Amino acid sequence: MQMITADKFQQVVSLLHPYQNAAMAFLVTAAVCTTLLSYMFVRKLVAGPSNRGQLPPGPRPWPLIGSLHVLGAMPHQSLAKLARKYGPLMSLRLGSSVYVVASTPDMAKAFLQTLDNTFASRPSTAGTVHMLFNSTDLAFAPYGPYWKLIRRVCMNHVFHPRRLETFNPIRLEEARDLICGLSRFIGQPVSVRPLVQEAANNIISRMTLGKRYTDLNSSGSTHDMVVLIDEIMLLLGVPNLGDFIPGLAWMDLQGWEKRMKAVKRKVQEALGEIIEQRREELRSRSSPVPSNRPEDLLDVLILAAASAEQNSTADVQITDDNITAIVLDMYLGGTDTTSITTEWALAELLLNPECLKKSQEEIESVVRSGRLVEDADIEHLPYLRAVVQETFRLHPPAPLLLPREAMQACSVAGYELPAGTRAYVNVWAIGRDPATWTDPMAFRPERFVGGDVEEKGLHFELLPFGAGRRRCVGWELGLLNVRLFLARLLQAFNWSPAPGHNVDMTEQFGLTVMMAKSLTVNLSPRLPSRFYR
Ligand code: HEM
Repeated sequence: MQMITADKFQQVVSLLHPYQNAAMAFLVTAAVCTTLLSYMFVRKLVAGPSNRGQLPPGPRPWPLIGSLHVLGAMPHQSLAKLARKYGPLMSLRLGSSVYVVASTPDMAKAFLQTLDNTFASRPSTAGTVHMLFNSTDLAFAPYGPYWKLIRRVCMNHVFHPRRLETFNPIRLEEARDLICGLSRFIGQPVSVRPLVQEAANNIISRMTLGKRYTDLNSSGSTHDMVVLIDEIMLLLGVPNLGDFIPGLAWMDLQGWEKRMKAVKRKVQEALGEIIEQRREELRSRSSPVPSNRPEDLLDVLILAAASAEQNSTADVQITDDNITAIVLDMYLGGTDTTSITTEWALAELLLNPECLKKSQEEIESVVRSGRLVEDADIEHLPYLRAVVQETFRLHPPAPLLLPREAMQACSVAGYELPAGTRAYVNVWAIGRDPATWTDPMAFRPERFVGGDVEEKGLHFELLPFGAGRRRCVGWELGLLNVRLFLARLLQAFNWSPAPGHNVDMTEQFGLTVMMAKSLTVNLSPRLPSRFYR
């Protein structure tokens, strides 16, 4: 289509002047101007932002929705496919926001290491505003003094390896209960996910609120916390149109925002009661350390809030709503990620019986019968650690990490990115890239044995926990739990797919990517009966 230049526009307008009737000339001029402006507006929408020449290549956006339609039901897979066409760094407009997607280790490094400072913030959505109290949790808080304070408090008082040790008895107990729970299904088909999920939920819940997940309602609250957390997980994963096209947000066409506001009110009441009870308990306690359980995240946050309140020079305060948001984060970030990874690992081992046999033989050779695997054994189980790494490579629970947002304009690989650009790192695509991995679609834990690639965020070809300053705060805990669950499950049972239940590796996209069909297996015992009581 030919561009209409300002000169041509002047010519058209001057042609109108011979009209003697000024009113007529005015009307015609107005009509032409309107048509031209509409044309320019539509053209701009079709062509994308004006600095498009400087953005990385990417699909041509449609008016209004941009490239939302290309994402489909599996955005990480669609983006991996697009990267094959547009390259390791591509840009696309989703609604009215510009996104860039990094799909190779080098590009991941550019965003998570070289530009870590610039891309240290997160975009907010209706979900984070409504349900995480104006994004005042840890995961979605914008970069700044509030995020720094909360991250430091959580790191030093909960996730530091020395603090994590205080929760070891809880973790070992829940991992033992998992084995006992599954043993009740020996001889009949059992779906693994609910039991692994329960164990992961219980650990996080005891570390956060000092109570098992299933006992959360025992405080007599009118709201069922388990139902509320499930609802929040669902609503944080839905594609809400208003997030992509803010002009339409007020209409709440899908009705999601109404549900978000409703769940926020309930969670505020339910957790508000729990926080108040705990504050009372802390006031009446003679020692700051509880006698019957380790100090949990709620203790830590209430004490941090009190100390900020007492400090008249503190520039950040922590309210009960903030505590609620941070507590929710632990359930959202720490539970499904662990159970999903454990389930994918078991599924891969069932499809690769020689790897299953090798893992079990390794455990047997290190942990003689007479006790269950402990954390300290893991360092002597290189093959088991490699199985977990290989699972993360093929099935990262958060395949696009969490989105980052540029706090100022910057340039990457010769392209100019404006402030506010959002970045995804497609770790799912990186894990399956034939340029990085030999035979990438094969499940081969051996590729990691004796190698130096780790999943901690220092090697950009394997980034299940992200990297840089927004790296997962619970990565060590997540890793400890997945390894312990998997090691004990392999030690305790012989595994086979239940008749009529194929191992189906189809993915289901949401806040995390899990198996679309839960793994259903037959189990037989490998240990003396006392381990199942
Ligand atoms: C297998 C286990 C886990 C996986 C795969 C995982 C994965 C991730 C990923 C990919 C991110 C985003 C990192 C980035 O943007 O670079 C993240 C952030 C986060 N995760 Fe995890 N996670 C796991 C376990 C946990 C646990 C156990 C907790 C807490 C109990 C947790 C809490 C968080 C929080 C709070 C953030 C936000 C950090 C921030 O923005 O400062 N995660 N996680």
